[in-house]
Formats: sequence, structure tokens, C-alpha cells
Amino acid sequence: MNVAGKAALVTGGAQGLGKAFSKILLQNGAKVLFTDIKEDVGHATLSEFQKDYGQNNVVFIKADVTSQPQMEESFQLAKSSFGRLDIVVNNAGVGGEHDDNWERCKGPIRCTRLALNYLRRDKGGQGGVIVNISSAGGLKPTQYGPVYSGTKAGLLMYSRSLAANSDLQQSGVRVNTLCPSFADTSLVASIRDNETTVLNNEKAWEQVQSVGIMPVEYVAEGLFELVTDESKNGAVLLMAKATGKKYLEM
Ligand SMILES: NC(=O)C1=CN([C@@H]2O[C@H](COP(=O)(O)OP(=O)(O)OC[C@H]3O[C@@H](n4cnc5c(N)ncnc54)[C@H](O)[C@@H]3O)[C@@H](O)[C@H]2O)C=CC1
Ligand SMILES: CCCCC/C=C\C=C\C(=O)C/C=C\C/C=C\CCCC(=O)O
Repeated sequence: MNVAGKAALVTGGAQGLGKAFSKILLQNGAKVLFTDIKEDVGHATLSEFQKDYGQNNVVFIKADVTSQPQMEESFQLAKSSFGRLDIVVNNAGVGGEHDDNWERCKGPIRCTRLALNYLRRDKGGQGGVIVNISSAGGLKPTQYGPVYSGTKAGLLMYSRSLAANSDLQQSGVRVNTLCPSFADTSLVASIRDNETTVLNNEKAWEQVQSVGIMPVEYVAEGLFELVTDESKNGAVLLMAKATGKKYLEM
């Protein structure tokens, strides 16, 4: 897929990986609507992007992926702003080991289901691609983040199962999963700063340092590949500092 002139919706795009994903799409000529719950950070990112990529090529809406009505509004706004929707990146997510963090899995599923109403050719769309942001922790156990790993594994298998659906394939929609190891964002910094509820912050931070931290721009290259390479459906791309990009045969 050539993303020039295409339209994307990215959740949690105000900062971190979501900002890097939005940026690489804009740099390559796509129009991007990004959502976030952080209104001030979202508006600052919006100004930066509008200056660099054009006033009409980027839109921000304060919207929470845990809210069905707010996400319905976000999808409608993307369609009315750009006249089309081709790419959806389910990125928004939080750390933390609370029981209710199953929303980390439910939020992207909610948004994937909404996305299908806009992308499917048999629903008036033009086909397209959904990329769900899981984690390396969705593929292998993270001893200090069992709820985190469990929710990310759930999202991974949801995405793979949907991608295997023949009706969806015929309707022109691809579904891929990106599984990064640690990247340089506030989510990872919150382990170091003791601001998240992993099971043991000190030991988890030691693990982060031994595994290594990737720049967000590098992870965005993986996202871009999953969006643009039309041979990829049901693909699972693991990215880690030590091993680079690796497609998994599962
Ligand atoms: N940073 C890392 O090492 C890795 C992160 N991930 C995943 O990447 C995604 C992005 O994480 P980071 O950029 O690291 O974190 P971050 O904390 O820097 O950025 C996440 C953004 O999502 C927003 N957000 C959180 N909950 C939201 C909600 N309910 N609705 C809308 N927006 C919401 C936040 O306000 C924030 O702007 C997450 O799904 C995370 O689990 C996956 C693998 C590695
Ligand atoms: C440790 C739980 C982290 C909770 C949330 C904060 C950051 C999230 C980062 C990621 O999603 C990356 C997660 C896991 C990295 C992959 C492997 C860790 C295990 C390493 C090993 O045992 O070899």
C-alpha cells in the first residue's frame, strides 16, 4: 500500500510510540487523525504536526479507547475530515498490574470492530489495514508484568484469528500485530521512576536495562512495513534491540 493520500486513525497518538507511528505516516503523505486522553499533550503534538505536515492533514480528538461513544465519534470524524479511512493503528495502552487492565485488550478489540465498519469493502469501505500494538510481552512471559503479558497475548491471538477469517480477507482488510520489546517512552520510564505497578520495579528496571531500549523511530519502521507490505496479513512482527525485526511463524 502506498500511504500517500490515504487516511489513518491512530489511538494514543499524543506521545511515545503512537506519536512516532503518526509521524511516519504523515512523513509519507498520509492524513492522520490521532486520539488521546491527554488533551494538552495532544494539542501540542497537533500544532507540531500541522506546522510540519499541513493544517488539513492532521486532526486530534480527545477520546478514550475504553468509551464506545467516544470512539464512534472519532471514527466518524476521521471519515468526515478526510473522506476515507484506510489505516487503523490500535496503539493506546497503559502499564500496571490492576485486574481491570483487561481494558488494554478490550480497547483495541472495541476499536478494531469499529474500524471494520469503515474499512470493509462489503460495508462501503475501500479495504485497508489494521495494526494492533501488542508487545514482546505478549509472546513471552514477563515475570514482573503478568497481567500486562496476559492482556497483550489476548490481543495478539484476537488479531491473528481475525486475520484468518476468510470473509474479512475477501472484504480487503488485513490485520497485523506489532510486538515491540522495550522502547524509549514514558511507559518504560515509569518502571525506573517507580510510577507503575509492575510486581517489582527495581528488578523490572534491571531487566529493561539488560534487554535494552529501542528508539521509537525504529519501532515506527516496523509499523510502516506492516502497513505498506500488502503480502502481510496475520503477520506478527517482533522487534527488539538485540535481534532487530523478526517475523514469527506461529
Ligand atoms: N514502550 C514500550 O516499551 C512498549 C510499548 N508497547 C505498547 O505500545 C503502546 C504505546 O505505549 P507507549 O508509547 O510506550 O506509552 P506512552 O504512555 O508513552 O503513550 C501511550 C499514550 O496512550 C494514551 N492512552 C492511554 N490510555 C488511553 C486510553 N484509554 N484512550 C486513549 N489514549 C490512551 C496515553 O495518554 C499516551 O499518550 C501501548 O499499547 C504499549 O502497551 C508495546 C511494547 C513495548
Ligand atoms: C515488565 C512489564 C512491563 C509493564 C509495562 C511497561 C512497559 C512495557 C514494555 C513492553 O511492552 C515490552 C514488554 C516486554 C519486553 C519483552 C521481554 C521481557 C522479558 C525478557 C526476558 O525474560 O528475556
